[in-house]
Amino acid sequence: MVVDAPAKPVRFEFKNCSYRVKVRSDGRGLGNTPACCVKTKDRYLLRNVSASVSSGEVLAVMGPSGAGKTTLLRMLALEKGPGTPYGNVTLNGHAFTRTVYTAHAASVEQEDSLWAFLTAREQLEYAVRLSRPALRSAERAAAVDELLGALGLESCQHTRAGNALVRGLSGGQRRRLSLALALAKEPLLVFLDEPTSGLDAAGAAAVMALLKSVARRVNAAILCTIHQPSSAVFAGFDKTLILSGGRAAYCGPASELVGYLASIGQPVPANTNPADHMLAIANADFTDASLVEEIIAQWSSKQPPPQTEEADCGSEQQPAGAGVATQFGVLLHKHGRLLLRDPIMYSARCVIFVVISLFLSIIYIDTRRRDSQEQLFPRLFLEAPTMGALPAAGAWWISNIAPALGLLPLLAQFLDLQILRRELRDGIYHPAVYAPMMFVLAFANLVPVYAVADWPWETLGLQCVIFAFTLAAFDCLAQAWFLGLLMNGFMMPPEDIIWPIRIFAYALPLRWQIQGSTYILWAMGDHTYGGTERCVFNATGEGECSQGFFCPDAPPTSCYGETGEEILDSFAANYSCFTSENTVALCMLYILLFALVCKLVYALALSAVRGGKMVKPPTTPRASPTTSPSVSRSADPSSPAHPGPRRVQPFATRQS
Ligand SMILES: Nc1ncnc2c1ncn2[C@@H]1O[C@H](COP(=O)(O)OP(=O)(O)OP(=O)(O)O)[C@@H](O)[C@H]1O
Repeated sequence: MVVDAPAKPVRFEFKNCSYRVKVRSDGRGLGNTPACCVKTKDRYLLRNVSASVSSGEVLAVMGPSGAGKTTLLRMLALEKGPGTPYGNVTLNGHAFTRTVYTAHAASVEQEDSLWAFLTAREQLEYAVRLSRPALRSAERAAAVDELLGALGLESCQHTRAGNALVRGLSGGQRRRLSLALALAKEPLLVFLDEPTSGLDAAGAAAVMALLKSVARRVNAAILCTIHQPSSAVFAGFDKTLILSGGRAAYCGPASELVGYLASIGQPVPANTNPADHMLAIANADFTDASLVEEIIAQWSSKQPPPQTEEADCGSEQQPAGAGVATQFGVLLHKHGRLLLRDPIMYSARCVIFVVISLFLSIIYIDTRRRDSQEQLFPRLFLEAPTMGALPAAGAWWISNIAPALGLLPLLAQFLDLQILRRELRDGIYHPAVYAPMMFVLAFANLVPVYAVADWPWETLGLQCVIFAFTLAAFDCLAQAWFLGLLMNGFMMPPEDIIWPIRIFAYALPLRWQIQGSTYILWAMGDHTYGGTERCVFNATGEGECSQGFFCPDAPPTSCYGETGEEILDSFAANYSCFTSENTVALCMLYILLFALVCKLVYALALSAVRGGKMVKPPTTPRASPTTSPSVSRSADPSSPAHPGPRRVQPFATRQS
């Protein structure tokens, strides 16, 4: 068996949960306006909602539109949100924190976030490798087979997931694969947001039946929201929590709802789905508001006062995730596959780079000649940015086109953000740097130029490094490309740019890439260039020419020098981005620093995405959601009668 029952059954419990947001004093939402800028008041989207779910059970949260189902699910799954959550949320009696979530819970969101170019089996293999690194290869394959079997995905295991552009798995198969991915880490608790959305009645019934059987089979507790279940689906729920206007209208076994409704004088009419009837009478938008209040009050009055008992704590064991080396290896393997299959990420860029570099090098093929001064400036054009020959066409050559195409991976990263978010939140890996791919791209960008335009091959390695650093930097901040271009020292010296805008001239990497790269090309190649003669000095040491050389066949404005250093000095006289001093190491350091800062910001942003606020215990004096007289026996979240969250302790894990 791949997924044995947990060492001890789990019980996920939430008591007196409330969720408070700030709205404008006239009741309208804040939108993007900061709360400090307008007069606000508190609004409770949830008030004193309590329920529990244990191993092997499915708790379905139902309610009319706007009842607070999503708010509750997101709050319990510790998702980031606009408001402040209150209440006691525990797993086996311990406060449900982000650490506990990462170790023992997983979520399946309404939108499937899958790698479009990987097959169902491949995605599961990576997920199992990352979340259960102790498994040997055969055990891993068995675990994947087990998940594919449990979710009915065997027949499509070799089909890629697909997306809006690329055909792949069907909607139902994608939903099941999302659930299988959540189960790959053997969670004790799974949150599902509207698992049946977008499915027809038969599909919805099949998914719910599957959830029930999966919950029993892997002994996990499942908490899901559901909109409008059919009678068959409803009858299959272990427990239902019905919300109305953010408050509980019923919580208990689905099978007992009919009896309960009869007991409060709201019997289910003949041939009517009990769920439909309940949702209809609990919907304040379409039913008499006083009836809805009455139903909520009836339920509230039947609830026992809150319990404060401690539950079983389990052992101190924590499931071990994959180490950094394994994470890096698995990600590299996955991205190697994506390199071949996903055109946006790498392969399309590689091809574009090769084609553009070839095209430009062929146009500039005459710059191979080193016997006259006239090809020196075009040679510089090929490498460095210029407003020269084709300004109208926006002619940016080797140094500039590659970073500009950083927009492509930025788009890809944006499209994949949802997947990264899921994987990070479920704790299967940490944000990683995809640095090696930058070297592949730099290579694709440079080799055609070296081959066609006869650049000195001995400098290829160093050029690849500086290009890879620059690509990494611009992948993080592609939108800064134009700013970098403007401020790279070619158009105007940084000293002429006013503060504080000048900071960009020093911070953005393009300037340092051009400075380093031109030095590598011109001064490290050990080549000399024709068309000059050395100056003759008289006895007093006064030269006939200030630069030490002159060009008999060219005007002084087209006379650059014999050695790389002389040529760079000539360029530097007009363009401050060039220098004949060897600053390559410093340039690389600046670019790397820029890339690292960007990656750090990106990692922090992703980390922020990983988790929202932990649910606060109901001890804050401001939290007083019992504003409705109808919820007379509901506990006030500010009441000291309710315990705060207990110290986080790990849980017993399953044996694999
Ligand atoms: N930031 C916010 N500020 C004010 N009100 C909000 C905010 N976010 C959500 N709401 C309101 O909270 C209520 C609950 O929203 P929620 O999305 O949880 O409902 P739901 O039951 O999931 O609805 P549906 O089934 O239509 O998805 C809604 O009335 C919604 O308009």
